[in-house]
Amino acid sequence: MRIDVITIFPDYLNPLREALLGKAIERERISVGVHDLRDWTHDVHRAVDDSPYGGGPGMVMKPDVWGEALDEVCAAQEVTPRLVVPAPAGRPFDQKTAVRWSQDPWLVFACGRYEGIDQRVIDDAATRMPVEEVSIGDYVLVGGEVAALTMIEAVVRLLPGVLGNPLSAEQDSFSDGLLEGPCYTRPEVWRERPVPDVLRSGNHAAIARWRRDQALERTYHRRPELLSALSEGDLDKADRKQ
Ligand SMILES: COC(=O)c1ccnc(N)c1
Repeated sequence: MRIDVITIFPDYLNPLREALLGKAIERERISVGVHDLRDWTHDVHRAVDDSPYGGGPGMVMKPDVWGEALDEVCAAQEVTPRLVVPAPAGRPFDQKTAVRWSQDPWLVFACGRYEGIDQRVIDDAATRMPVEEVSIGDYVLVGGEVAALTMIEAVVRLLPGVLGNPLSAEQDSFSDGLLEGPCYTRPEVWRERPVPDVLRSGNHAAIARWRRDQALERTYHRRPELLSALSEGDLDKADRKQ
């Protein structure tokens, strides 16, 4: 997978070079390009924003600068990129989106700041490639870079050979529509709190049932709406997976 990020703060994307993601780059599971939007400015001030038409607070990112940047970064290759625009007004990003995008050969993230990017940039790009405006939650950030990092990590961890144990991705929260239950490791008793007996019983069927029940209970208390979204068939699938 090829990933490109366009931003006015390239250093914000340095975490991509660390740990799991850094290893994915070293192992050539992904190639990452980070591009400074100001490279496509032509004025002495390297301006990337301007006042909003219609008035209102803040500034809007300029279409001409973004247009040139996307033309160059997304220049036609044998494959077409998916353009992702992190935005508070975007569709919610979730595990299903991460799984879907993990099948893509090329993702380009356009990180906006200020009040956002001139809408015509998105409308123009959509004539040449799939474009998705996506939110990582119901809150506003200063820029799209942190959201891009979040989404890139959620996607890249699903790629073959990135996680040490591929089962991790299959069994983590949301993979079967439920939240993951509690986990434990040594010591057996810590500050007078023992590990649940069932986990030390060696009875794999009982352990699987206990884990599923814990996942159902946690989902019921913390995210009941996820349960109502699950069909009977999904719940049976969750049952079989445990
Ligand atoms: C500037 O971008 C944001 O504020 C943003 C992006 C993605 N998700 C959000 N919840 C906010």
